[in-house]
Amino acid sequence: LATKSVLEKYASFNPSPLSLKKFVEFGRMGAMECSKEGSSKESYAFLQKELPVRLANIMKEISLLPENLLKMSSVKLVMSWYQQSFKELIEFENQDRINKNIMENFTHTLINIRNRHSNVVETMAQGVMELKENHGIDSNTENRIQYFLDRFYMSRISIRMLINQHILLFGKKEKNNDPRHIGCIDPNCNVSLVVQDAYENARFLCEQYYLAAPELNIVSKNSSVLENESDPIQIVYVPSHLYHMLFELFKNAMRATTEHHSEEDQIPPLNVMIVKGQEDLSVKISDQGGGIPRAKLELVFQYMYSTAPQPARSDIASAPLAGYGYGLPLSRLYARYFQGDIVLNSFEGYGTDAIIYLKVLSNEANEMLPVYNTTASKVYHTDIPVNDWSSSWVTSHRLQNPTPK
Ligand SMILES: N#Cc1c[nH]c2ncccc12
Repeated sequence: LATKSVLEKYASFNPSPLSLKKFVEFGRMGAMECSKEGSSKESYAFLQKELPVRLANIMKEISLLPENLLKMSSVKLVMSWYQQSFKELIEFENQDRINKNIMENFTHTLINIRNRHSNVVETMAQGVMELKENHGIDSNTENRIQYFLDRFYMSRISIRMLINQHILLFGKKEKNNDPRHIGCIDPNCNVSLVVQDAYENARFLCEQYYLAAPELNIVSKNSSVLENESDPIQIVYVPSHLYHMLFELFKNAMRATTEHHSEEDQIPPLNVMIVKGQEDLSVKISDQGGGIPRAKLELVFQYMYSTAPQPARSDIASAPLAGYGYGLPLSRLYARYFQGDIVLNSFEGYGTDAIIYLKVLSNEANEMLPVYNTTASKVYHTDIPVNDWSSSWVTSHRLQNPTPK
């Protein structure tokens, strides 16, 4: 009962978003011997409150899930991980005299929490699958689950970012750490190099399965007024996030291209364009994979659509590029986490442009964090309008009950 009231207390605070600029400035202080101890204590003081606040906010939302989903054993297991982690973190409450021992304990606790939650995505997907197999799901439930999972996984991305930064900056030094990086952030992330790395790895999988893979053409245009047109395009970003997005988009583009041209000797290349403007850094991957109809485009971002029941999964799970899984919705969350986005523009019958948008200015790259409040809670208690186009527009000649004017 005590933990419950503490949960209410922390859930009553809004999460505090940090910008990439703030992460870098703070990390640079932590990297200097003269200010390392002060920074580690400042990081501890911030996280000791911010992590329970972010956990409590999302735990309150989990409890609002459709009760059939809450009954799934996998969802109960995930909830138990969150409760245990919350309990461990509030042990540090009111530890006023911060000493070396408390700091080491805290870092160990963060490592334990990171490990405990390593399989949350797969376990939640298992819960969604169990629900699909045991209960019918109406479109309202599906919309609620989509709304929740976007917020739940965004919250998880943000909590893991905070934990990783503290462990990398103040935990035991790892060997293969790039000294120029600030924790998991590269202040000069060379976008073209990450594009090539993601392409090579996706190509390896594609050739293994399809015995062929499209070539890659890259065009770069640096339009930043602060730089020369020929300067390499760099950005303050988390390379692992950018890699995750690109790897996913390349896998889908390669699968579409090789399957659409399976009868031909030559398969058309993937054309990548990287443009740095004043506000946006855009990476477009254009393929000639036949495209996807507009009516189906939103489906590839739907968790429910991507959660095929287990038996159907086995025959395609062997295909490394199989299905869409959660890769696209999660990739879009990584892009949106620091105010970017992922957009798919498809030309059915020809191919698809997949575009990653990122913020050029690190002070504009603020964390996008879900906040548990009455607005959020209302979504779980009212039927979400699927979209108002269907209810207030006549789009077909089907006989419809005349709507009163
Ligand atoms: N992401 C992505 C995609 C990139 N090309 C595609 N073609 C059909 C369906 C999805 C995709």
